Amino acid sequence: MPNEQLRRMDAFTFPSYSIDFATGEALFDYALTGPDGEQRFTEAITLPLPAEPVSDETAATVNRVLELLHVVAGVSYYKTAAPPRLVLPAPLGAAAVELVTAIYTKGLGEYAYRNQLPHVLELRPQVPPGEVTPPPAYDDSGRRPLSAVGGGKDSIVSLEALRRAGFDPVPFSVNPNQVIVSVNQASDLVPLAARRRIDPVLFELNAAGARNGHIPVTAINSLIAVATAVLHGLGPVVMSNERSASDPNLIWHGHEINHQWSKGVEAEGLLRAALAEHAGLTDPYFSLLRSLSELHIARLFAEIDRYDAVVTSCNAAFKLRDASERWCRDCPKCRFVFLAMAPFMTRERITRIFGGDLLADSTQIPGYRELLGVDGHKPFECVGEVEESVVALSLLAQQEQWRDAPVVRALVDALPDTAWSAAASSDVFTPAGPTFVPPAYAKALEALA
Ligand SMILES: CC(=O)N[C@H]1[C@@H](OP(=O)(O)OP(=O)(O)OC[C@H]2O[C@@H](n3ccc(=O)[nH]c3=O)[C@H](O)[C@@H]2O)O[C@H](CO)[C@@H](O)[C@@H]1O[C@H](C)C(=O)N[C@@H](C)C(=O)N[C@@H](CCC(=O)O)C(=O)O
Ligand SMILES: Nc1ncnc2c1ncn2[C@@H]1O[C@H](COP(=O)(O)OP(=O)(O)OP(=O)(O)O)[C@@H](O)[C@H]1O
Repeated sequence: MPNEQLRRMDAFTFPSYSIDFATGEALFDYALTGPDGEQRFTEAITLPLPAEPVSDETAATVNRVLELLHVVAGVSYYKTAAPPRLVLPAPLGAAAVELVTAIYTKGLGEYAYRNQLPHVLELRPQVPPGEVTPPPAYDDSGRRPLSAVGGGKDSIVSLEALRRAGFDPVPFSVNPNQVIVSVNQASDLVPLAARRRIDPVLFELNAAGARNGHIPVTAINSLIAVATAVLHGLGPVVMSNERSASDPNLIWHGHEINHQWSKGVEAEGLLRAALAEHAGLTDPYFSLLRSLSELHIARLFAEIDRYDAVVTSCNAAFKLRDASERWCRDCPKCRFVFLAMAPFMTRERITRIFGGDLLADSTQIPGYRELLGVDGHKPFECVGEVEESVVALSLLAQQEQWRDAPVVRALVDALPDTAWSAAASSDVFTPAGPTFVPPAYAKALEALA
């Protein structure tokens, strides 16, 4: 469908959803409608099946989770056109509507900003009238947690914290690539995996110049994880979303724009409330690392060495097409993670992990100036706060192995005195902020520290 027609689309709808419990395949249908006709999409998500037949009670709860997923996963297709109307398929309770509204506004904040579409930030779904049948009760207390694995340092820290505290976690990933497969192998734990197939029509529309941009992918992965946990009779889904994920990149039209919005604590609370209301799940999902800074997590990661040959946090390794094998060594995330790990590792070890020494390479200086707040705003990437970068730099400047590295020297010279005094009084290693970690799990982090 040509772009001009896409841009005249008036509404985004959710025609149908189904799941086949014999195969685990769920099909989610979407439609853009407008004066020139309709553009349909179908996304397929295949959940791993348990060995035992699925009981009616379990099927009912999985269905409720997938009803939320159907609506949330529509963002990938909505964004090709950004029509003014979002028409939900069925009545939803207040918490679920609040989640959906936030997913399509705050979750698409970076997309709205980059495409200059302020109306997206004000979008309000049309909810069909009617009562929602109360969900079946579901008790998952005392069961093994499902630990989401993204292949990077954060989920490795959670996996090891859970394991060392005796929780016997089950690693879980959506579309595990070779990085995630290698991390799971290094863990020696038996993982579960779900498959997600985006409608190929989306890629055709992208290639033809349709609107595109970032989507709140963590919310989608989280709901797939919750559906998998219920299907397998497991306990809570444990995420590894850090404190700084809640920090916006910038303010636009009076709205916070946050690349990592669906990793933030607001999204976590909304998702939990919607799952409680719509699926009857009381403690389905939380982030174990919520109170920690990225720098703190990097310090914890440095204590674990069994994943050095496989850990990869660079997003370029997770592209659907033309993915890099491991770290690309030339993006904000590679720069930030190198800076965050360097103070806690030998230069030889971190160079081995990354396949190169970023702080020896002067071409990295402009990118590091952004991370340190000297130029521009915090990059639209999963990177820590400016303060964390400054604290990391101040630690490096005190270490013999790093202080003469060309990038460290240039950055030390570039930072104003005010930044150093802020770093000196920083509390980046003090856990802080709201979390949803249940009391029984709070001890897991202590086990690692
Ligand atoms: C790997 C990556 O960073 N991809 C982002 C990139 O996509 P790109 O076009 O370069 O390549 P692909 O990932 O292969 O995607 C091709 C197109 O497919 C569409 N798409 C993909 C996944 C999806 O769930 N929905 C989709 O619609 C999209 O049109 C792609 O162009 O740029 C895109 C546009 O800005 C981003 O949307 C891609 O981001 C992925 C959704 C992704 O998985 N990114 C994570 C690595 C990521 O950014 N994680 C965040 C968490 C933020 C959150 O709020 O959840 C983070 O690490 O900070
Ligand atoms: N493919 C995936 N399947 C399931 N969960 C995922 C997947 N990718 C990321 N996640 C989860 O989403 C959250 C955010 O991902 P993110 O990429 O920030 O984490 P990470 O890979 O563990 O660490 P890092 O920040 O070092 O990359 C984490 O809890 C991670 O486990």
